[in-house]
Amino acid sequence: QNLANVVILGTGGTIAGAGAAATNTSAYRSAVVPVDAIIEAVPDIKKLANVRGEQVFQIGSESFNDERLMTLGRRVADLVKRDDVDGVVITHGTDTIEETAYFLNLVIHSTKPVVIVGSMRPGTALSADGSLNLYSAVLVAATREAGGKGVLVVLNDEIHSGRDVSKTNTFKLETFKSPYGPLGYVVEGQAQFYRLPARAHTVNSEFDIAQLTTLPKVGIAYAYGNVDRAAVDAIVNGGAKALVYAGTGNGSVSEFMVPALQDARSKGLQVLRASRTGSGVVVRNGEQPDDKYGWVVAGDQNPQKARILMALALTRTNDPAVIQQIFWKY
Ligand SMILES: NC(=O)CC[C@H](N)C(=O)O
Repeated sequence: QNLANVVILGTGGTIAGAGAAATNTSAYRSAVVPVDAIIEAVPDIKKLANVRGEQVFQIGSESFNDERLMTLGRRVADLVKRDDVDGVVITHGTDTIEETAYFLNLVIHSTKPVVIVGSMRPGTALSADGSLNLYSAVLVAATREAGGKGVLVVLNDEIHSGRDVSKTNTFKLETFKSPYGPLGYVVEGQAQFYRLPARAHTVNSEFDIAQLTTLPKVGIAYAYGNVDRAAVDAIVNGGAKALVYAGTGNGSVSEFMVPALQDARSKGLQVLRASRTGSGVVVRNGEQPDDKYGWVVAGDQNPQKARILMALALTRTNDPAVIQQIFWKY
């Protein structure tokens, strides 16, 4: 049998979680079950691919920082270079899958499938979703057609682009959504693709973490009624190189906040307007005169994904016009 070789990197999350009772679907301890035990629990996986597990972390994904992101990125980059690896699956907490997926989508220079998977219920729960999700993820990683489409996220029978996907619900199984829909489905042991990502990724990406030890620090400040400049000033004073402003509506900025963002820019930080709405495109020179202020807009990226792209953009340039082009490209 000519099965694909798939490496499964364990990083924690609910797919590695365990609860006290079968009825605990949302209250449980995450990141406790080793990746080899998660694989052993789904024997059918061995019919799909030659798999081996590797524990990279055992954490809740809310604790992914840039250092861990870089460690994971380097490990994936090393694996996809090997002739004896055809695909990589990463088990991951669902909370920040969208950030890790976007990051890897931008820094892994390979056409081999890289698939991130998680679950919303621990393996101990009634109707646990981790086993089928893992099965589907390995299936996709072992599917030739899944290559060259960027880093993928597989949960709940859907295959999403790592660029687009976001977690949209705190507890439901159908929490992962892409504004333009999934790329495809996993149906009855088959990966079916229906569309392709239009934005540059993986082999067409200019970002290279091989020469980097750290990522430039980027902070996010959240807008709300009665917002004041404290969060922005804290980000500036904390040594960030850029600030993502999760503005109201179409990235609007309160009249009380414009001077704070201008001060941040005058101190050399990049200032990017994003939106707290969760969908849509922030329009350049719409709510604010971005050309005049030297600010950047997020396009369709949510604040947390915009932070990832901004950090990588800063490894290439400090020119806001070039950074804006980067946001149109990726
Ligand atoms: N469903 C989940 O995976 C959430 C568990 C945990 N907060 C994490 O993101 O790792």
